[in-house]
Amino acid sequence: MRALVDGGVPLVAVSFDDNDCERAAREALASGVDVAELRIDRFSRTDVGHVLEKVHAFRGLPVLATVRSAVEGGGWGGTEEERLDLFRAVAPLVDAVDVELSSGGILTDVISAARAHDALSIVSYHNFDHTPGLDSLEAIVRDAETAGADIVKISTMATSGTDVKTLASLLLNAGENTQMIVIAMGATGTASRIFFPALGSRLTYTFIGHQPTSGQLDFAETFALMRKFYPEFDRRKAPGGS
Ligand SMILES: O=C1C[C@@](O)(C(=O)O)C[C@@H](O)[C@@H]1O
Repeated sequence: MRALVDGGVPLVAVSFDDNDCERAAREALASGVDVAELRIDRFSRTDVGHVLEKVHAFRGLPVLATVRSAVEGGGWGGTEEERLDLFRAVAPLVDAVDVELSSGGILTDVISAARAHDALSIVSYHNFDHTPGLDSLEAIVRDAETAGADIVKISTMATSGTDVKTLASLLLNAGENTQMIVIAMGATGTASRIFFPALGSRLTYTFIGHQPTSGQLDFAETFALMRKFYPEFDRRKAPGGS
């Protein structure tokens, strides 16, 4: 996944829970999904054995492990120690982890666990209420980089064109060596899911089945639009492309 991220061609992720993983993984592989985001916080069980079995089902696809904290809109109901244990257990098997900058107590340990297994650390910030000002967002990006992020992810609710422009500015102002994923959530932000990759956002999140987050487009529609707007993506996804 590191090579894919460094390659500069936008990537399309699909988020999965633990429902019928074998079938879901087969479908994802066949349809050209770049990254499987496993939302472990939405799994029906989160004991290590169950989680590892589901991670295994996705082998052959780059896997991003997310155990989203409740504070940032996720479904995680356990302790921080248990969350860290899960990250440590999956780190040898996955290509990337997503951990919130606000996970103060475990942030450094999650990043170290990922690094020990050459998995990327996405350090994330979510705000389901509003889009903070550019200065605040830039401070968050700096803090995430200082914490050791390989990729900084900013996902905030956009309720106006100004919010979308703020997030676009965040991408435009980013330093050359900063890898970012930026998402404007909500219906007003839907365009960001297709066009922010043109400004340098590395990954766009989609779904197959029911829409988990407002403003997200489903995989098939996203895939078709990405092929239309990004010639490099189209080349990679054409029969025989790599
Ligand atoms: O944080 C993000 C972004 C997201 O919330 C979105 O709006 O696309 C979807 C989540 O699965 C992912 O972890």
